[in-house]
Amino acid sequence: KDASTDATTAILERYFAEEVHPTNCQWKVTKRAIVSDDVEQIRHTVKEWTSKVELILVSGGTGFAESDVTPEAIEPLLTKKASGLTHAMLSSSLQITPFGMMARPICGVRSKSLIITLPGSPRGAKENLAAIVNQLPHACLQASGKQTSRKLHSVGLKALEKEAATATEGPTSPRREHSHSHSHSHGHHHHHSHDHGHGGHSGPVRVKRTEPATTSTPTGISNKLSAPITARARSSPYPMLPVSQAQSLISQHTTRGQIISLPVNAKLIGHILAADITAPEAVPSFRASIVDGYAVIASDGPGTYPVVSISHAAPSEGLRKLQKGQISRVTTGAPIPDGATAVIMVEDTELYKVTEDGKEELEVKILGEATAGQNIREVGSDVAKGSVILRKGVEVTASGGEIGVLASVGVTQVAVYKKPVVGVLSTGDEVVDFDDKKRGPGELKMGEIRDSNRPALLSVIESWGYEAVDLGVVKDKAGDLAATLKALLPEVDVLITTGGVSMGELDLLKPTLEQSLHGTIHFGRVEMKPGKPTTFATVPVPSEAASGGFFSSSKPKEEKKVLAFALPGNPASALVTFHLFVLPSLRQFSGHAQPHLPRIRVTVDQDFPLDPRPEYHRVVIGYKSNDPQGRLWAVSTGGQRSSRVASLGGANGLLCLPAIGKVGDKKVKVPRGDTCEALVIGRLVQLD
Ligand SMILES: Nc1nc2c(c(=O)[nH]1)N[C@H]1C(S)=C(S)[C@@H](COP(=O)(O)OP(=O)(O)OC[C@H]3O[C@@H](n4cnc5c(N)ncnc54)[C@H](O)[C@@H]3O)O[C@H]1N2
Ligand code: MOO
Ligand SMILES: [Mg+2]
Repeated sequence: KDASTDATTAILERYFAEEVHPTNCQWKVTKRAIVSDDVEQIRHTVKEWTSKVELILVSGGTGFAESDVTPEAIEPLLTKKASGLTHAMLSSSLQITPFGMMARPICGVRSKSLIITLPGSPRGAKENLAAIVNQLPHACLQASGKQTSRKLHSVGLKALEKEAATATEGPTSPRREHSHSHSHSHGHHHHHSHDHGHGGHSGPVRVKRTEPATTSTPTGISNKLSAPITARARSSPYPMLPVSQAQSLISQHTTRGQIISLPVNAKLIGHILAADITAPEAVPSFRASIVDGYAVIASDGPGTYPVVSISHAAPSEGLRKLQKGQISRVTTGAPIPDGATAVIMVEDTELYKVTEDGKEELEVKILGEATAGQNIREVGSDVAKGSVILRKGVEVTASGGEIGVLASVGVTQVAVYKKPVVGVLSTGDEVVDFDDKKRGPGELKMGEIRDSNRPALLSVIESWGYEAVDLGVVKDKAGDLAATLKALLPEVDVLITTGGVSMGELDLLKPTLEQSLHGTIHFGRVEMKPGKPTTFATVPVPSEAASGGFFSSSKPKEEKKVLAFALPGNPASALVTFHLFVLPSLRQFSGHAQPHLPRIRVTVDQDFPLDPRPEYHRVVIGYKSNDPQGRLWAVSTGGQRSSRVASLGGANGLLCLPAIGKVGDKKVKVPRGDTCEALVIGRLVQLD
């Protein structure tokens, strides 16, 4: 009816008048009008303004009601339709509310003006405008025909000209724009060029990012650490990647550790050999007996023979050569005299004659035939000298086999890939040490929780054979977090933090990694349950070799890239994402050719309902003695809520449940008896 009840115009005006506008443009509002829901009135006003202003915004009348006629009024006036702008507004609305479906915006060019219709509600109008505002300078330049002349006289477009001339993307452009490409890095100093690729103009506008990345949208939304809560994004700007894509990004950024030489001992277990290893000597290095018995000349055959020598498994000076018709008593592993061609087990002989004192054998009866070579380990028959005993890429396992073979040929030192050093940091004002002396059982203050993530992660990391460094707990305070990380990062190759990665105002990990540490976030959300906000970044850090040291200033500064995994704070989420993302990276770093955990097919022992997100359901996998088919079965560990760390108690597998069936495929559960894939995270068990 009149300006006093019109909230939308005021909001839009204020929006354009904001001091630091994301488009870096000074917009000037020169005309305002309120007209009724009347096709003719709307057309009349728009026609009158055409060519006099660069941009015409029409709010209201875009719904389904009988009186909603704005699109019908505008459409015939347009010489060019701008369906791209319409699309951007609709898709942005739909991310906020399904009511977005009920808007019918229309945009386009008439003469030299760009015309945009917006919803009538102040909030809807502002959100829709926010979705396209960054493109408006460029769009208006083209529509007004001023783009190629580069001579802009209109006061309102002065800044646009500047923008087009410097062709610099402001620090505040929305990250969402880039979300189609995950490999785009938004790190500090990263120059990012981006073709707008609009048809019909002389050359693509080059857009470069020269400022540290911040996530912001035209409504003043900002992820800047200094920004107030009112400026936070209300939906995550990070695209939700499928697990496989997240894993492959991690793999791309994980480099193998350097080659180091290590002594052969228990600490070698879990390392991957960086070179073939050849045997410097033969095993056995002498002809040795396999049994306790008598060395014979096989061709002598059964009969009674004098025992002319004795050979024990002990260092010896060398035995007299065995002559035809003689035998020698030998023990298992003892050297065999020259001339002997077989060993007969003591069980296949009889004592025939003894010495006078009755303490020694003189003659022994050989009962059976012997074949040449019987019960003799020839020189080098286990390991030939110079042969390859272990190949590059082989893991020194906890079975002991590799350590044994290395030791057997006297190898004392081997070349392996360095394993990563992994730091674990908990974040959160509410987090206290689980064994805090001041907080006995039942003595937690309201809001406090015991840190379960750190001890759990430190233990699982060590159990997989990696060096884990306890980095403690840090408060949800931007400065504290940044300072702590800066101080600790040089000590580690891989950083794991838990907490502070989702949408809360104290979820500081993402902005801290980017803005304070100049890291590059490769992904910030994954389509999975649990673990949705899992974040992976690489952070440049002066390497230990380069930092410190008296002469270091004269050397060129070396840099290493720390792999930073910011895992969700929820305990089950943290542990599941550790197994899915961190562990494969640690294994790849260590030189494993197959860094991922084994995937096997299991039969489910109960119905497993499906979730909208692909789910990693914690299960116990094992055999049942009464199953004639010998299948592997999966049994749930119970409640799967992300906060329930007990869901990992006893779990040796993660059942990989697909997302709930979409249209067409209405699958809502994996029924008992069906098979499903599972990741093996522990040892298989007997279920009954
Ligand atoms: N508005 C939204 N809220 C949340 C979303 C979302 O998408 N939109 N995602 C939810 C999901 S999914 C998860 S997972 C969590 C992730 O939370 P954060 O990583 O930000 O972690 P915090 O908020 O710091 O803590 C979450 C939870 O975990 C407890 N916690 C934290 N650290 C520890 C620790 N060391 N030991 C044990 N427990 C810990 C903490 O007290 C909280 O209860 O966000 C959802 N929210
Ligand atoms: O993804 Mo969150 O990890 O479900 O709880
Ligand atoms: Mg949070």
